[in-house]
Amino acid sequence: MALQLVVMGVSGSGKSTVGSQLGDKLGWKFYDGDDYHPEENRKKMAAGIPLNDQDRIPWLCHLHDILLREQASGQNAILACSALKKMYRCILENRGTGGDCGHLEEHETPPSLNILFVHLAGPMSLIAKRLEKRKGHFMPPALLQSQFDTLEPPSPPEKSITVSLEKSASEIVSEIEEYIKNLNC
Ligand SMILES: Nc1ncnc2c1ncn2[C@@H]1O[C@H](COP(=O)(O)OP(=O)(O)OP(=O)(O)O)[C@@H](O)[C@H]1O
Ligand SMILES: O=C(O)[C@H](O)[C@@H](O)[C@H](O)[C@H](O)CO
Repeated sequence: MALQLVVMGVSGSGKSTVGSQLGDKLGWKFYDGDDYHPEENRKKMAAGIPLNDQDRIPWLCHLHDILLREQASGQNAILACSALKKMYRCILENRGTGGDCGHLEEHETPPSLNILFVHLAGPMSLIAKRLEKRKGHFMPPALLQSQFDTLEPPSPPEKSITVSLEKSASEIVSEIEEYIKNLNC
């Protein structure tokens, strides 16, 4: 069965860097969740206002649809997405479950995806340093605290692994690659 890999974590944890490198290495399609935020969400973040559930739910539903399309056509894919709360990961996995996407009838069973969440985790101080250096991104470093406040790290029965963001991006990519290889054994 195709695998949908969601690289998750707070802003600046390295999701885009790791996700795109992994995509290049594995030859899997890479989607950056940031590219799918509506303009209002971008403006809000750029103004230093954290997103709330209402802002994120339609965005997560859209990302679910992208992964479902990949899954349905038997393609492995990678998505970089903050996916900070358990409820958000539920939406990514089963559109409508745990959040109100408004598209499923009550009697319908939501289609589920074969998702593995890869949580890039590490100290706020290191991420803050990386964000201070990052140029040309709409997300202000000042929002990092709210990202940590919102974060609910994944835990069983969620299918997830946690990788330290203190390693280099190429080490992280290799570690994920190794994990996936063993899944297929
Ligand atoms: N493992 C790493 N080691 C050193 N620097 C890194 C590492 N991963 C990412 N970076 C750098 O840290 C910054 C943040 O990384 P990146 O933009 O990939 O994070 P992100 O989680 O996608 O952030 P956002 O959610 O805000 O888009 C970038 O400048 C990137 O070059
Ligand atoms: O859920 C969120 O608050 C958002 O997804 C943010 O994490 C940003 O998209 C991203 O990280 C911007 O840099």
